[in-house]
Amino acid sequence: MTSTTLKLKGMSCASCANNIETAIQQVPGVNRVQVNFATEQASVEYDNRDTNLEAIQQAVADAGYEARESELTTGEADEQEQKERKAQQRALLTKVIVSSVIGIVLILGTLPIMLGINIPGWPMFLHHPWLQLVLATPVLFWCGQSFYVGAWKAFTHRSANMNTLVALGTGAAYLYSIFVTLFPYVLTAQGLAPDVYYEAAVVIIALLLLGRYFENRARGQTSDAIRQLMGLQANTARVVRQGEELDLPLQEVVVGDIIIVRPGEKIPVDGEVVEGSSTVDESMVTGEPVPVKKAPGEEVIGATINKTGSFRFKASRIGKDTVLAQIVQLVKDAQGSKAPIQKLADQVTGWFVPVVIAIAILTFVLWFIFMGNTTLALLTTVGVLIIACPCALGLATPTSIMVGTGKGAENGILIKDAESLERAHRIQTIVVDKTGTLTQGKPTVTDYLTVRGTADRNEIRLLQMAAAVERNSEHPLAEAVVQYAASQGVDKKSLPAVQDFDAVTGNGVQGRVNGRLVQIGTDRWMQSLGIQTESLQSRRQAWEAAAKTTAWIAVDGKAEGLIGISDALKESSTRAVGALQKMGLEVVMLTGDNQQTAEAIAQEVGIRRIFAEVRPDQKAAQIKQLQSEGKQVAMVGDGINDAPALAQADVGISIGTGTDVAIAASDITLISGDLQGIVTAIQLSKATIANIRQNLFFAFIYNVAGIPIAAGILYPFFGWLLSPIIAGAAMAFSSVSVVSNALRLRNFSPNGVR
Ligand SMILES: Nc1ncnc2c1ncn2[C@@H]1O[C@H](COP(=O)(O)OP(=O)(O)OP(=O)(O)O)[C@@H](O)[C@H]1O
Ligand SMILES: [Cu+]
Ligand SMILES: [Mg+2]
Repeated sequence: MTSTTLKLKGMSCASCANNIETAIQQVPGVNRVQVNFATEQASVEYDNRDTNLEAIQQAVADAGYEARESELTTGEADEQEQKERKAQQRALLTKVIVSSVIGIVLILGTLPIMLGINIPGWPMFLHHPWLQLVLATPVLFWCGQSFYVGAWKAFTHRSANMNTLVALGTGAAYLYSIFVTLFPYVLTAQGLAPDVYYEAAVVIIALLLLGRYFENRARGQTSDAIRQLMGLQANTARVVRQGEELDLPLQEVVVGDIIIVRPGEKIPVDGEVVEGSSTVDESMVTGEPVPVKKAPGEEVIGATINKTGSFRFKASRIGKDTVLAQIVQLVKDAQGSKAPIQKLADQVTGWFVPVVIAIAILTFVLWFIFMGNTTLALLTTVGVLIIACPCALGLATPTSIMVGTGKGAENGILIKDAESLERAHRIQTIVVDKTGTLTQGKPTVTDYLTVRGTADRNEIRLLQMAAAVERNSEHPLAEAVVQYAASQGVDKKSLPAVQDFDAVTGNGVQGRVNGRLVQIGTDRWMQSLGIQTESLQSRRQAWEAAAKTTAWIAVDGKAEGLIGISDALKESSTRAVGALQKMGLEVVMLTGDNQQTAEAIAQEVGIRRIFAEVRPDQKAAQIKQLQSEGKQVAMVGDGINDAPALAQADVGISIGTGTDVAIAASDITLISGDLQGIVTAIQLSKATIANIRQNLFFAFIYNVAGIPIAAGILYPFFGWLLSPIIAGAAMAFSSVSVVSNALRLRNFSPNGVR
């Protein structure tokens, strides 16, 4: 299975997106396709044994559009897009001006007649039908060219889109007017006024172009977040090569380069500090406002800003591997994805154009047959065709998603796709992992006792054996034990060899040291092994009540020592848990640690429901259990051993450790470890969904209320008729209003439920 993203060209509205989607879907071997009208992208998943890219591109071409594969880097593609957009906008603006000027002239010509008064000295020659014809023609065929070309293309591919509606609407007004201009007596013979409607056609085109101009401009801003992120990149790096300091452009930096960073400078790429120390402002990438201390051995992220110190670091990731580049890619992918809420709108747009054409024909027939009024029949028909375009509907969801995901990135929240963003607003229960999520995940041994008491000569020997075994374990607790042993004088370099090492999931570790079986782990495990642990039970309980994790050290089936390990809470935990609860969410703690320790921690942060002593492989089952209570469950974890649980949850939220943004397995990634990010993510989801609902409402209202009014439903009662010009204005600004409303989301800020 191959998946790829194609850049699309030639779409004019959401029904075009629909047409392309159908066209690609019909290529045998295509598994899944999503066309996004707002980003003008198609993401396609296909089996490369059955089809290839050319076949897919051909299918798009056959449907009357163009699909290109982008080989450019994000930065280059964006630059090119910007350039193209600018050129397009300039061309559009010229057409807007020409059509508007002619439109105004034509309106001036008909004004006295429209108002039914005689204005002395008014340039009445402007009303001459032949002059109007001469003025209107270039507007239709030059300014409005794209509508007619698009409509024709769609027609030859036996489909229809927004262009079809506009071309039919303005074309009908224009052709009718030409007929009247050539044969006015046909109408006068029937006692009808030989009125022409050139100005309607011209003004509609002018308005639609103006609307498109504003829409494009606003749409350019929906991807601001990406541009801002890329703008964070430094341009040069001061690299040490062969003892010389060189200022190199970023592209020339290679992995392994030693780079010098001075106070106030931007860190050019990702790497590890090798010399010197400083504090670094990482807020632009992690959203974490407090500067972070950096010392040798610690990782720095490209695009973050060095504060006071100066240091050297070794480049470890460059180009598209850097954290920043990955963030940009993630946000781009998310912006191009489709939210489930859009499905309805998509279905509607699929049917829209043919239905509207049918309504338009019906309108004409009814007015003509029952009222015998060609003029009214024409005006209403044109009105229906013009007002009914579904383009606002196609923009309603994707524009909000673009702004929403971009806003997330700005706050250090990476959202995988539109669906995740949508689902987050429905969360009712949040399950948080204890270690590394609520706590800092940097456990340290605080207590150590042997069963024989403090006078034990074996104290250090026992610790040495424990460290020897733990050195083989990847568990954070193991690391703590090894560190502690070293601090007590155990030489890390000359630890005895270990045979038969085994990690017993959820319980501990074991191995043979000098022929003796060493087992380190939970009280529960010792019980199940039949190992007596009476002697230090009261200490164990006391430590656990103080929120410490405990582990026994047993040698050859006899408990010899007890370790107390503490892992401090993150500063943000208590506040974030409180904020989540205030939002009406239930917060549940999930941990493999023992009940007492879990309870003590829960108490501290204010969590009331806990699941303790849960083995890693049972965590997903616990989530399922909660889901079977009918809850929408989010799971927050560090994303490493919690992966199955994160996947099981309705929304999996992983806590990044600053540099590990590649945690694409989860739906949402909080780049900084701050739990407050969960609160922000949910608020953002709610704000985005509310915004989408407003947009859908706007878009539907224009069409649903507009069509009957344009068809003249109010005429029999109030004598109200929607002039085609008003219909054009409404239609043009429906898109603009939707995009502008989406842009309001840019004002989102994580508000203080603190
Ligand atoms: N390498 C180890 N050394 C000592 N004890 C261990 C080790 N591995 C596991 N344990 C014991 O087993 C318990 C459960 O471990 P597990 O990995 O399931 O959960 P955890 O990492 O402590 O907590 P959480 O589920 O919140 O991440 C630990 O609390 C600890 O007491
Ligand atoms: Cu449209
Ligand atoms: Mg764990």
